[in-house]
Amino acid sequence: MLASKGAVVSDSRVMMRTLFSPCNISHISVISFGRKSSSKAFSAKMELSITRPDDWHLHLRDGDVLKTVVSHSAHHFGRAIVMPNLKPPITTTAAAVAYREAILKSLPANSDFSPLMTLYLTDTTSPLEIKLARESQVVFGVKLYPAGATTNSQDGVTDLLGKCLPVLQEMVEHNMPLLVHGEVTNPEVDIFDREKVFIEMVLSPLVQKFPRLKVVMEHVTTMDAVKFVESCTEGNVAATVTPQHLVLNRNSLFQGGLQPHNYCLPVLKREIHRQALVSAVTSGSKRFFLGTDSAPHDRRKKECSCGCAGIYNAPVALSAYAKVFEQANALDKLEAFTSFNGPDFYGLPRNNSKIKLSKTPWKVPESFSYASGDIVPMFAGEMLDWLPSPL
Ligand SMILES: NC(=O)N[C@@H](CC(=O)O)C(=O)O
Ligand SMILES: [Zn+2]
Ligand SMILES: [Zn+2]
Repeated sequence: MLASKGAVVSDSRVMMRTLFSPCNISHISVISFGRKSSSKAFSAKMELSITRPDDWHLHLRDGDVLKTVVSHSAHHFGRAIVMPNLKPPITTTAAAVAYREAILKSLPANSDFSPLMTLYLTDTTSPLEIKLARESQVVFGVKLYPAGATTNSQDGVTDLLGKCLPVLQEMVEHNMPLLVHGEVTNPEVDIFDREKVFIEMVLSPLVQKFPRLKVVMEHVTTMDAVKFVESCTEGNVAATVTPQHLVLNRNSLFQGGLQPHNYCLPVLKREIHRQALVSAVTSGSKRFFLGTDSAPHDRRKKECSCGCAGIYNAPVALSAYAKVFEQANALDKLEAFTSFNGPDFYGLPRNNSKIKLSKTPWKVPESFSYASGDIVPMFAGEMLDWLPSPL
């Protein structure tokens, strides 16, 4: 199952308490509880019904791949915070409105998926743009990419605390969250330490200078980030956590040969960091919520001599999260992480509809084709055992 391509989470443990004590599941209703026998031991079949989740960090791209990737997200999620790192980046409200229209046009028929747009912060973003963004009612955050930190970040910020103070002040006034790719770009800093150093050099001073600014530290990967977020005021600073950083550690980049489809930024870390992330999300803390960072790149841009960073996980994300919570004996905390903490932080209503997660084995496709290429998803070709479907 999740273990076959370097996943640390193993499938071997059976969570008896969760499976046989449905009362432990507080906000998840167990809607069916069948049993099927196997040759060695019987296993229980379980179905959970949870409020439809949202994805608070998603790359949908544009062009001919958009239709394929948005359909996967729309199948599972009610809303998604859509990242602005296109070429050229979405730096204005007008561009965000146009991008939103393109996403809506690409949705499958009858989908009520709602894209929540973001602006790409640059050294020259004006405070007026923040006012326009807030008034538009389609922009829900402003994304900080330190220049050079990740995919399409070359137009990002070179000196946040030197160049962006007026814009940050305007964001405080409009209660506009700052969404952060939290890594320094100094080439002298070891790539595995870039998040930790970013917290010390940028995030900590930022939060001290703007205590009322809402900040989401995106895709946290270290115990240092967990500690930082937990030390800040609840409701002001929160973090998203990806499936890959909960399931994989840095060994999986090299297991049996170089594994380009496990390469993302911030890069996977040591096992102790993965464990800290699992503890954080399964603790029930409101400061952590679902953000897949699903980041599709064409296979040719992953399987080459200078491959792009990004893991395409939209089709498997909910299965992976469910597995992590199951193995931590914390399925009762899953729904808050997937469906409550995010909207509560953003001040948005929780979704009304529900989805079902059934413990049914399913095989992840080897790849997804679109008009001009194909994308290899996380866990390609592997069997997973939590299957999401609309209810
Ligand atoms: N996470 C990644 O490795 N890549 C993302 C950018 C990002 O979220 O940093 C992408 O857009 O491809
Ligand atoms: Zn990022
Ligand atoms: Zn991202």
